[in-house]
Order: sequence, then structure tokens, then C-alpha cells
Amino acid sequence: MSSLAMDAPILTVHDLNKQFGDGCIRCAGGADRRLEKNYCPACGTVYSCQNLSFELYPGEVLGVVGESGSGKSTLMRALYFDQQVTSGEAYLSCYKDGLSNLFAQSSQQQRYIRNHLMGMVYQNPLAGLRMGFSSIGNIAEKMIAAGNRNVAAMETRGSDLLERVHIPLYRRKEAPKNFSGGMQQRVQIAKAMSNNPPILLLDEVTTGLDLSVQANVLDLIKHLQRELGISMLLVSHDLGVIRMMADRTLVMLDGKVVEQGLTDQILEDPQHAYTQQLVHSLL
Ligand SMILES: Nc1ncnc2c1ncn2[C@@H]1O[C@H](COP(=O)(O)OP(=O)(O)OP(=O)(O)O)[C@@H](O)[C@H]1O
Repeated sequence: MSSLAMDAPILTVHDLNKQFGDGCIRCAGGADRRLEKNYCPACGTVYSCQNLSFELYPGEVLGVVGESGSGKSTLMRALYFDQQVTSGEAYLSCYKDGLSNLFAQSSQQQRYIRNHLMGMVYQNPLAGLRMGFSSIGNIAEKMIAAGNRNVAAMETRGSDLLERVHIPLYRRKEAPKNFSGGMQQRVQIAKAMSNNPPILLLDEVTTGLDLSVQANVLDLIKHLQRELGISMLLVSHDLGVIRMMADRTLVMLDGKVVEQGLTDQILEDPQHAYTQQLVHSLL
């Protein structure tokens, strides 16, 4: 994606930090702090995200890869305001001219951003869907949260979205609890896209699915991304998924970004020892 460099980023994240615990003399300090991976054995504080800085450009898929516990989900939850950051800044070019730190906004403004400017697809469909509502009702819920009141328009939009994610229309009134894992993820994707957000956050959306179902869901995401030009931040512990999907990639280890660049370049010439290990495990 050589044209990316010419565009302004749609999302800019600067020095995002998230810690669980208050820290202590041993871990809160500067250069001589002593952690075991991202964990302070003295006080139990976990430094889940440490000084994360990156940009997401219009129309790109930015992959985030890293082992379990490296802070990927924490990053996604912070960006979707599921969790408060400890410190840091994030700016969206389509929100207040890109000049206001999203993390410093009121909870009402953060709700607005969630409902209008972002969509989230969680690894666990239980986190993103009401399993007992109808599928189309799940989509309508997000549209109502964004201020829609026209039932007929929501019905049309919901049906259109379900068709796009290949849920047969005659099953639109059925609850996701009756659906297979792959179908549930497809309903989540439809719901996340219901308000046409410029940014979609995807957190391990195919983990736990059978390989063929996984390929199906990834194909669908790729297709929607190309058709609608949505910018995506896509988290996976699986470099194979990242290779298939992401234009650029961040590699995370112990809460830090240890490498970032074009996915092809990272795969061809990984610089960090952890990335080298990841790439070799693909071969
Ligand atoms: N609520 C919490 N309280 C304490 N520690 C937490 C909490 N949530 C996450 N952590 C810790 O933060 C670190 C990062 O977790 P996170 O879920 O972001 O990792 P991940 O890279 O998404 O892993 P996985 O791929 O297994 O989902 C882990 O050490 C985890 O134990």
C-alpha cells in the first residue's frame, strides 16, 4: 500500500499505557525497573500496554500479533472504551478535526464515538451479542444506540447487513444462541458495521473456529473491507491470519510493540528475535 504514506492517519495512538495495579518502588521507576515479562513480582502489578504508539491509515488493515498475554485485547478494549487507560492519547481524524484526545472525553462523548465511529467484534460472541435477542434485533440495538428510531429503515438496513454476511434472511428473527460459532461471528460483524463506522476493531474473531469456517469468516471480512474501504485493526495470535489479512503489522511482546512495518517485509526480514521465532514457526 504505497499510497498510505500520503494520507493522514484516521487513528493516531500515542504512548498508550494500561497497568493493572498501583505499581511499587521496584516496578514504577525508570531504567532500572525489574519486571518479569510484563509483571512485577514484588507488588503484582501487570503492565499490559506500555507506551504503545502507532497510526491506522484510511482503508488499511493493521494487524496486531503477539503471544497470549502480550496485551493485544487490552489495547482493543482501551480503544473501544471498555477499559480506562492509565495514560496516553488517541485521536480520530473524523472526530473534532482530530484535535481532541479520545481518552480525555466524557463518558457520553465516548459513547458517541463507540456508537458512530467504531465497531467492535470480540473473540467471544457472548461479549458482543445478546444471545437471546433476534439477530436483526441485535443489529437494531446498535442502530438505536446511535439515535435511529425508524423501525422500517432499521429492518431494511438489518436485512441488508445480514445478507452481506450470508445469514439467510428467513433466519433473521432467530436468536444467535441457535447459530453456529461462525454464524455468530458473522452476526457480530453485521452488528459492528450497522452504523457504517470508518473503523472496525476485530479481536481474535476466528480463534476457536474450525479451519474452514475460519477461512470463510476471514474471506468475508476481507471482502467487506475492500468493498467499503473500512480501516481495520485486527488482532490475532496467529501469524497466518495476519499474513492473509494485514497490510501492516505491529508485533507485541510483554505489552510493548517490538516491531512494526509492512507485513510482507516483517515476514521476509523479521528484525526482533521474537518475530523471527514467530515467522519460523510458520514455515
Ligand atoms: N482485569 C485485569 N486484571 C489484571 N490483569 C489483567 C486484567 N486484564 C488483563 N490483564 C493482564 O494483562 C495482560 C495482557 O492481557 P491481554 O488479555 O491483553 O493479552 P492478549 O495478548 O490479548 O492475550 P490473549 O491472546 O490470550 O487474549 C495479561 O498479563 C493479563 O493477565
